[in-house]
Amino acid sequence: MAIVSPSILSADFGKLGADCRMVLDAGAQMLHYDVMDGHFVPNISFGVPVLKSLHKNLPDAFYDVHLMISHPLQYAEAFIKAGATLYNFHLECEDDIQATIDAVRALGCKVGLTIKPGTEPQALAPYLDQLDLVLVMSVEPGFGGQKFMPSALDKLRWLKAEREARGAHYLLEVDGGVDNATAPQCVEAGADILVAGSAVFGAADPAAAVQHLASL
Ligand SMILES: O=C(CO)[C@H](O)[C@H](O)COP(=O)(O)O
Ligand SMILES: [Fe+2]
Repeated sequence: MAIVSPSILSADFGKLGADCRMVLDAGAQMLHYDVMDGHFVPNISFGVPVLKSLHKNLPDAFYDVHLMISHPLQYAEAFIKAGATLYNFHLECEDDIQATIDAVRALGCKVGLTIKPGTEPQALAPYLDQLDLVLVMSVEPGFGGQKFMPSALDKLRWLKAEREARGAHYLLEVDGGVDNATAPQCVEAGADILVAGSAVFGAADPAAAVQHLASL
């Protein structure tokens, strides 16, 4: 069984609370919250106030916050106070990675690191023992609805083998172009968590889409 983290970037922002409740009721164990700053990626999404508002209405949800921003250290406290359950930032950001991990931990939050398609998973080695989650991007970050890049699969395999070799505990998440065709390959390669935006919110029956992905 896979954990499903629907990317609410593809939800209807006019009824965001209702869309979140629907996928949670369907069995999604997390909400994937994509933060984009228009600098780290060429797009702007939503930030702290929207998370705060969602958390107020759905306080028990797990907020899987994916920070596609250049300066995650600067915003850690604000997002964590707003309700982030997991602070998931990029290895390619401009801040000191260890200092950011330490700050997130000191704020009592789970911590994850994400790699873009051009980054090898071996670059995560200094941090793997400290992480709750590693996210492998299977598209260039910035936009939903892109095509899955199969190069993510070997990264998942390596990270799974490395977790076993180290006795580490991080969960493996994959994000970008995950749908009914690509999700089984991701699970086979070692993904514990499937992020899916358009495959869930673009489906005729989003609840059924969550249930199908969760059954893999
Ligand atoms: O981080 C992201 C984009 O940068 C999104 O989480 C991701 O693209 C999800 O959308 P889809 O499932 O439609 O590909
Ligand atoms: Fe994401």
